[in-house]
Amino acid sequence: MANRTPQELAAHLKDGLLSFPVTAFDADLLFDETAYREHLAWQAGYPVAGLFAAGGTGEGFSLTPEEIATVVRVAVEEVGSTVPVLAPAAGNTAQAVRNAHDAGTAGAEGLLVLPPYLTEADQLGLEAHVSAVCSATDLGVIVYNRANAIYSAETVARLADRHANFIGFKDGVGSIEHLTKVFAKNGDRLFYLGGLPTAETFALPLLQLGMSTYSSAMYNFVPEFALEFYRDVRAQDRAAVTDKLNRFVLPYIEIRDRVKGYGVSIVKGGLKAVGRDAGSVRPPLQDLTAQDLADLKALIDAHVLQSA
Ligand SMILES: O=C([O-])C(=O)C[C@H](O)[C@@H](O)C(=O)[O-]
Repeated sequence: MANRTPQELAAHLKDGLLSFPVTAFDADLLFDETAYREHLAWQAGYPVAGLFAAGGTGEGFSLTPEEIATVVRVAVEEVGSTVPVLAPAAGNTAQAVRNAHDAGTAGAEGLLVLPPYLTEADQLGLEAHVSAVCSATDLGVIVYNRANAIYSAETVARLADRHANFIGFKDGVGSIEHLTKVFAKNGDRLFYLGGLPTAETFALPLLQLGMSTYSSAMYNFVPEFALEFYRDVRAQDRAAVTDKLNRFVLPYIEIRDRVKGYGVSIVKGGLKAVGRDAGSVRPPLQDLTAQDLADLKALIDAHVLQSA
């Protein structure tokens, strides 16, 4: 636990698939620690490079700061000795700093700074926000470029100059021009990870832009398939990647796009479909309808489990 320096953590994370586990809830939508521990133990049984607790797929945005602290602590206890656990730094600056302190206390190895809520934000404000988190911790810090938190190449460079523990840039926007600028300016000073919804969809082209890894939400329920996909991407095996896109990923995103917020709900649906129920999603998300779940199960049964 927390035995890697930020630089060692970056070197470790950049060459393996990254897991973003769901947070298990019981029938009252309360944190289900037993189910969560079981899920994490299963996830950590495969060779993933890092496990990001209470991230986007982990519904970090629907957890209280106390719940985030608990979820991260449980993740470190359960799997921290085999895989580095990273925690979210979410919400307003004070809350993100508090998350950072809690993560350090729990023994997490790194932080993912999620976009602040609601308000628009520009470069100086975003820089101050991330600086506050970096200054509050010795852990390695990754920013998530998405929604209202769009970091220019120059902002990223200033943060990298000022904070040795700023180690990574995660992208959830997919602007080729922006990514090219960020990579051209910052190069190997950082590592880069893809974080667009269903990141597999973009993994091969983004590799060329310097994104050597990505957050796999589908790893939650089809880990072998997700790892095989990652190996194909890193081998730049276009035929194998295209086959898997056609067989599973593209039909999967057709179901995902039926309802807003399904990007997370479909992952909990996938767990139900493979017999590893982690409960429902919290509002403002909604669960898959019975029909959508049946379609997902049929897709998994036909194209993933049989070929695994
Ligand atoms: O915080 C998160 O869960 C994400 O980064 C989003 C997903 O993991 C996304 O990359 C995906 O859906 O594969």
